[in-house]
Amino acid sequence: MSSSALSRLANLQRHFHHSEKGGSDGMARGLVKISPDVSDALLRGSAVVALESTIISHGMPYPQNLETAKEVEAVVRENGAVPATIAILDGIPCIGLSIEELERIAQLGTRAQKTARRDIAHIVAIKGNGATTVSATMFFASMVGISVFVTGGIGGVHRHGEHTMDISSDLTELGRTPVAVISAGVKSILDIPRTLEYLETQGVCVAAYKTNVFPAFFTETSGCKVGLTVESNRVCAKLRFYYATIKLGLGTGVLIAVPIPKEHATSGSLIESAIQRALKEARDKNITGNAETPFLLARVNELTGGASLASIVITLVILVTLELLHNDGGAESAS
Ligand SMILES: O=c1[nH]cc([C@@H]2O[C@H](COP(=O)(O)O)[C@@H](O)[C@H]2O)c(=O)[nH]1
Repeated sequence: MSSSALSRLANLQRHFHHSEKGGSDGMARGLVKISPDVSDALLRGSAVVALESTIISHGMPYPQNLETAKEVEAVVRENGAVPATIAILDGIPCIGLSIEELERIAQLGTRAQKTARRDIAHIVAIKGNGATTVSATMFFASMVGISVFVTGGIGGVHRHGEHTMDISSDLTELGRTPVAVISAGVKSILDIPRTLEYLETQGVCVAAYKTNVFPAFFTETSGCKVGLTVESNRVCAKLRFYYATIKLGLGTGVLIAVPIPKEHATSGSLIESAIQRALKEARDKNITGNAETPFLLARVNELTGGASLASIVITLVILVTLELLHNDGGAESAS
């Protein structure tokens, strides 16, 4: 990442921080531990990219999860930004983890509590260990002034959600927290058309990278259209819509989805069949609620070795994010 790109992101972060943070921010900040790296980068106003930890604890087995987490952080660093993996350890929300802390969350695996927004207070109160989902990670990123968050797949409306009301709090978080979430879309374990409808209801602008169709993580397309296409090298491409969201004080996040590259599409289709099988098993075993996503993801990984493809996809999403930031002039208008 060039120094001008870094300073653009820095401008954005400063703007974000000043315009969105109220007087209670200082107080809230005192309740979290920010790693020296992240703290230094935020003070200097340099680029910080938030990363979630549920993907480490519940997304893959140990030690593959640790290796992936380290690789993902390394990709962010190699591109000139500072990674801020977020987790709650012994009741303390940590923004940016040391190698030991990363190792700890990876070893805890599913013994760490999957922590969405509604679980944060409980985990803090019992001094527990929580792996943050997209909603909780967005909450903490926003609290300390980190504006960009990269992840694999976000949660959404579950299949049969029209009966169960099982809708991930990731979607309501996107409607209330002004962070740019960049992901490989939504896995087809979920009801993607309803997920996009629900994001519209929440007022969330959804964009896709170099395409007008929303990707489904393992496959390039979900068949659903999005209203906005971003590209790094076109004038309309840039992240301007996100900066406009911040400047106007809309208060919502934005979602940018990056499709899997063509060369991985075949293995993606194989994984799709495993997803169908895992969905049936979840129904047969009556696995619902917040246990459903981890069950489906673990089962798909077991059936296919999907975890290695997942880590390739996440790395790609990070590279695209940094490329978008690198080529983007829009942040200047946010400063
Ligand atoms: O493809 C994925 N979807 C979802 C998750 C995780 O699951 C959470 C959503 O869970 P739920 O559906 O219970 O809200 C996400 O925020 C994320 O942490 C994931 O790792 N990979």
